[in-house]
Amino acid sequence: MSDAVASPWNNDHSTPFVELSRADWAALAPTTRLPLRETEIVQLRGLGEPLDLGEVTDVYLPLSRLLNLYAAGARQLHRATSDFLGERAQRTPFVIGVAGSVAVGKSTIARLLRELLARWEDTPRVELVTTDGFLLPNAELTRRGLMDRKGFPESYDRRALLRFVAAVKSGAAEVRSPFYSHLSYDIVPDAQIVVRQPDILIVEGLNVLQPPGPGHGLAVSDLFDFTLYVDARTQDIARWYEDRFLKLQRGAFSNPKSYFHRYASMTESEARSRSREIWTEINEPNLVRNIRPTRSRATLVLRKDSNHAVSKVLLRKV
Ligand SMILES: Nc1ncnc2c1ncn2[C@@H]1O[C@H](COP(=O)(O)OP(=O)(O)O)[C@@H](O)[C@H]1O
Ligand SMILES: CC(C)(COP(=O)(O)O)[C@@H](O)C(=O)NCCC(=O)O
Repeated sequence: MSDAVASPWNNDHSTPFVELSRADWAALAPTTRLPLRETEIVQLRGLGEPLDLGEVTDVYLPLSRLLNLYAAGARQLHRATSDFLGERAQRTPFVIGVAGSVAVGKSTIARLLRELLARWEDTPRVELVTTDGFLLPNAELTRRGLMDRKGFPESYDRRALLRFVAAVKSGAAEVRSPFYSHLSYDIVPDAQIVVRQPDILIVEGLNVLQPPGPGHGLAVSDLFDFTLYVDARTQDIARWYEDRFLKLQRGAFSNPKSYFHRYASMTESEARSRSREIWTEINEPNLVRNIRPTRSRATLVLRKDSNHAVSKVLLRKV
């Protein structure tokens, strides 16, 4: 992989991953039937994402099969551990983390996995939460001088996120997550997402693979059963970010309630240069300093090409 990150694996030519080409990966689940129609796939696509039937069949269907196997394995292990302890096994959700840069397409992948996994008969209830709900409100970010660090690890209430996932994982009947609005660019004070004892919980966000900070016993990444890192070349992600910003400028930003409404009247070249500023000042440094260094902690890495198609899959073998 390019955009290399220092890790113990880079120095001795060994790697914790087995690397599969797209074709080899696609051949791994040949008998799994695609449970989604093209129209359903179109509805799951994020802005500017060219997801199609071929991509879902080749890449995401085998992935949903693998996740289904891991979830069944985790249930068995949980039962065996409960037997060992002489306890009655209580079913706990299988928790999946989805990490990667801003604009890499995590949300589309997380939404698609939710649909695919819910169609396996042993895991019909799949919930999805995004970590933006755990961003500190803008007033607090401003107080801490972090408004231009939104998305950096320190811009989140990490303890609240950890408590939320721990509560879902321990089987609590109902757990609530705060809600972040891209329209107002802030936490919505009275809105919440309610999670009720799912079979699978998907937690999607930039920083879900971060290790615990100094003096912290546990990070949310310690609670995941499986983690996915969505990877692509920095220059490709930068272009996707800019193209999406242009689409948003012509669409969502024209809403007077949008935090970015002031950008709606910009010319195309002004909008491009503003989006490049946001990318180079906030999102790229966050990718390079905080997000990409967590890639080697993932169970599985999806490597996207410049057209968003996955070209390689890396699966952790140790
Ligand atoms: N300013 C914005 N206004 C409205 N929607 C946005 C804005 N920025 C991002 N989004 C949407 O929020 C979701 C998450 O985006 P992002 O954090 O960049 O992750 P990713 O592109 O990896 O899914 C995407 O569906 C994206 O289209
Ligand atoms: C809301 C986000 C921090 C992503 O949050 P996540 O759900 O990944 O935790 C990101 O989409 C964002 O808005 N970043 C701020 C810089 C920008 O406007 O691009």
